Amino acid sequence: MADSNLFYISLVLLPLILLFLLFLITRPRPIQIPIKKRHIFITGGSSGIGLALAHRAASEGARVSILSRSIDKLEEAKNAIRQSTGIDVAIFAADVRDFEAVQRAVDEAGPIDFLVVNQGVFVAQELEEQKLEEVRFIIDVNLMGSFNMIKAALPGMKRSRKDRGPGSIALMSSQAGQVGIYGYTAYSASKFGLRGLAEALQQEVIGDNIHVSLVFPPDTETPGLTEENKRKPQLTSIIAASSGAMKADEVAKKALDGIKSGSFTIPCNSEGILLAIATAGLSPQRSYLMAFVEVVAAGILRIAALCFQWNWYGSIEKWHMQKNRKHQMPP
Ligand SMILES: NC(=O)C1=CN([C@@H]2O[C@H](COP(=O)(O)OP(=O)(O)OC[C@H]3O[C@@H](n4cnc5c(N)ncnc54)[C@H](OP(=O)(O)O)[C@@H]3O)[C@@H](O)[C@H]2O)C=CC1
Ligand SMILES: CCCCCCCCCCCCCCCC(=O)[C@@H](N)CO
Repeated sequence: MADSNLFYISLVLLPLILLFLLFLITRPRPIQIPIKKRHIFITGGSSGIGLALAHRAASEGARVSILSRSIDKLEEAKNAIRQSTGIDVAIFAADVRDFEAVQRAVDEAGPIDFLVVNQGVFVAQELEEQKLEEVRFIIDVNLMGSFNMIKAALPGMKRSRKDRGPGSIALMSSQAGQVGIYGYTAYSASKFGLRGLAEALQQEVIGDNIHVSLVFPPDTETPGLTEENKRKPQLTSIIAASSGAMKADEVAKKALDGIKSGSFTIPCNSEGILLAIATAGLSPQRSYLMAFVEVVAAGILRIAALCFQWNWYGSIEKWHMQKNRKHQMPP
C-alpha cells in the first residue's frame, strides 16, 4: 500500500521537479519585444512571406522598410500596403549580394529595431542536374546575402539599443533547413547554414539586448513557390507533402508573434512543431514549458522521425522501380 502511494506521488512529483529545474536553467530568459512605433526592416519584402510580414507589421503600427532588387515590385508592394492600411512603407532597391548597396540602404533607412532577413531563392533539382552556378547563386543569396545584411545593420542596431529597448534579428529558414530533402541539396545547405549563423550570433549579441529568431515555414503559397513548382522533381513534391502547405499571411502571423516574443525557434504548422522538438539539439530555448516538452518527447519523436525516413525511402524506392520499368518497356 505504502509502496504504491510512493509510486503515485513520484509520478506527479518527478515531472514537477523537472519542470522547476528547467524553469531555473533555461536561457536566455523570456522577453517581449514591442513593435508599435518601432522600425522593422524586411528584406524580400516585395513578395510572398516578406510582403505579408510588411502588411502585418504596418497594421500593428510599426514603421516599415522593405528591400529587394526590383524597383517595380517594390512600388507595387508599397501601393498595395498603402491601399490596405493607409500607411506608407519605405522602399530600397538593392541586391543582398552587393554589400555596399545594402549598407547604403541601411544607412538611409535609419536605426533598425527589427531586422527580418527573409530574401531567398529556391530551385529544386537533383545536384547532378543542377549547374554549379545555380548552387552558388542559391548559397550567395540565401546565406552570404544574410551575412551582408546583418553585417550592415548590426553596428547601428547595437548603438541604438540603449534608448530604444530590445531589438531583434530574425532569419527566414525553411523546414528544409531542419531536415535535408531530395532536390534541395543547395537550398537545404543554405538554410542549415542560417541555423549555425543564428545560434552563434545569439550568443554574440545577447549582451547588446538583441534577440535572434529562426523561422521554419513549410511550403507556403507565394509567387516564389508558384515559380518553383514549374520545375520540381516529383520526389521533392512527394516528400515535402509530409508537411501541410500554408498561406503567406498565416506564416507571417506565426513569424511576427514568435519574433515579438523573442522565440529562437519559430515553427509555423503542427508538423513544424514536431520538427522543432525533434531537432531541438543545442538551440537556445526561452520557454521552460517548451523545454519540458522537448525533454519528455525526445525519445518518441526520434521514433516518429525514423518512421518519416522509412516512408520517404519507400517513396524513393518506388519511384526508382517505376522509372526502371518504363525504361525496360519495349518501344
Ligand atoms: N514559399 C515557400 O514555400 C517557402 C519559402 N521559404 C523562405 O521564405 C523566404 C521568402 O520566400 P517567398 O516569399 O516564397 O519568396 P518570393 O520569391 O515570393 O519572394 C522573394 C523576395 O526576395 C527578394 N529577393 C530575391 N533575391 C534577392 C536578392 N538577391 N536581393 C534582394 N532581394 C531579393 C524578391 O524580390 P526581387 O526578386 O525583386 O529581388 C522578393 O521580394 C525565402 O527565404 C524562402 O526560402 C521557406 C519555406 C517555404
Ligand atoms: C519527427 C516529426 C517530423 C515531422 C514532419 C516532417 C515533415 C518535413 C517536411 C519538409 C518539407 C520541406 C518544405 C520546404 C519548403 C521550402 O522551403 C520550399 N518551398 C522552397 O521554398
